[in-house]
Amino acid sequence: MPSTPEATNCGGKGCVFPLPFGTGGGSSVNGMMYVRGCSGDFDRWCALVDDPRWCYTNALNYFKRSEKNFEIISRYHSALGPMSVSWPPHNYGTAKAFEGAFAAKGYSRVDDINGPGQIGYSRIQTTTGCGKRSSTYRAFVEPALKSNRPGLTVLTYADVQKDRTAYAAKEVIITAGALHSPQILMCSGIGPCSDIEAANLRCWVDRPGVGQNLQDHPRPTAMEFKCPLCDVDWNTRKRDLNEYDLLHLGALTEAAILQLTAFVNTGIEGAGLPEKCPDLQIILLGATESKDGERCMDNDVWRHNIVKWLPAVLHPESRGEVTLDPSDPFGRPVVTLGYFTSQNDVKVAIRGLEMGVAMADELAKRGLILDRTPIPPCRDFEFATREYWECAINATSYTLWHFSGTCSMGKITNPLAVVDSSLRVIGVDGLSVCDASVMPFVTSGNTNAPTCMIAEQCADLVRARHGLPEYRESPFPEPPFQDPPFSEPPFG
Ligand SMILES: Cc1cc2nc3c(=O)[nH]c(=O)nc-3n(C[C@H](O)[C@H](O)[C@H](O)COP(=O)(O)OP(=O)(O)OC[C@H]3O[C@@H](n4cnc5c(N)ncnc54)[C@H](O)[C@@H]3O)c2cc1C
Repeated sequence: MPSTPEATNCGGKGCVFPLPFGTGGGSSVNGMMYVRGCSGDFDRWCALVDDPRWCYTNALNYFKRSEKNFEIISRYHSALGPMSVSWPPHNYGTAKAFEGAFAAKGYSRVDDINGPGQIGYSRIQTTTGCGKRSSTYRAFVEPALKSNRPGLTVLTYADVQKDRTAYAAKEVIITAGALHSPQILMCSGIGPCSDIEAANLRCWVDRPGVGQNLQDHPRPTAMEFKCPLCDVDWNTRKRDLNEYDLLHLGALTEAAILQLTAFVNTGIEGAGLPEKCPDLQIILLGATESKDGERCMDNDVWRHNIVKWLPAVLHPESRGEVTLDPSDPFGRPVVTLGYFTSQNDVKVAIRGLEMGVAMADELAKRGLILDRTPIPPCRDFEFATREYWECAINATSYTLWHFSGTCSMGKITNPLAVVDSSLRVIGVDGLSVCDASVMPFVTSGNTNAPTCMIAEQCADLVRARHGLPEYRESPFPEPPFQDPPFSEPPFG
């Protein structure tokens, strides 16, 4: 999928990124990091729509409802849901080095980022069970198919726009993700009439917010640490393969994203931050360079000797949009990412890059050396100067695939809202949207778990609307919630 060229990102050329088409969508290919976000994210949603169902205390029940987690026993977690969540059974040595460096620099360690507090560095659980991915398809759909749930049919290779006409007795729910749900709405005549009519389609309901408010967690890919002594020989790799094949254990149970992350509150003003939440996430992505200098893909799942330091802007002020291609409305939607059109977002990203430089001495003691060679498009600038960072952000910023916000939930009086707090498309009977596109503000972290929480809520809303019994009671009654402690690690 290409995005439109913009002066502020992807070197002005427009970004090109793969999209997850298939059963399970993004959860079938993603980095599996299980991050719910910060309590303030959901309290902000609930204040916006004035509906307590979206407040954190209620959202927590729905997070727990989908979760099967035998490894953290606390009131924040549940072992009774369908989606496996666990600690990876293997720890990369490189992750241990970063853990030591964060500790040495005085960052606070968080034992459970999905518990009372999120800010600090943390090992991270993944949507895996027994060393295998637990995608939404595997966790939710496959068991229902296997048990022949009445009324359930899954059609694969079926494009909603083109292939078939479906009729529903009660309602239709669109779940095509934040880039395609708005396209489906617009092709159905719901959205900004000017765009729909420009594509020679009939506009039935003028909702100017459809496709607007696109958010993501943009991150520059401009900094990496190398581990000259790390072992990447073929014998180790063969052993890893055998271990995974036979036992689902070992290095291949880890995603290329190191299962260590850090959440930071930079204190940069005006960054649109919900209360007590981080505005920066450091993601560590492993890569491998073999002895003859040949570099494997970033997503190489082997042991690493390179770790990329990716500072993701968690609450960007910048917004993008999704519109129709007037000459081919049923083809690819036109995506304008809008990354880094706000200077505050640039400041947060620079803070994240500076944080990496400040860690370099501690990481060097642990065998990881910061590569200070300027990236080719920014050779004219001295490494680690502000001009260099600005150039690097422009040249290398890329998606974290956390697209959200384009069918935003809001009050029905808000002309830019697309769905109400019951996820019904405003102004249309019998139509809802249920995916990451309904998030009015993207959450403070990876977006798979909050999307599952939205889906759990949606299931209850649909049942309630049609007088159906609750499918399953939440296993634990929710105890009164206390605000998490706000601990900000020292910067630098
Ligand atoms: C490479 C990658 C890494 C990621 N890493 C993480 C991570 O580590 N942790 C995390 O929490 N999140 C991660 N995410 C994000 C997370 O997976 C998404 O936020 C989540 O999957 C969003 O769910 P969704 O239902 O909104 O959309 P999607 O998962 O994109 O699902 C949309 C579905 O709709 C289908 N579809 C689209 N258009 C049509 C059409 N016209 N007709 C029929 N079907 C259609 C698609 O095939 C897809 O199955 C990652 C995503 C990617 C792609």
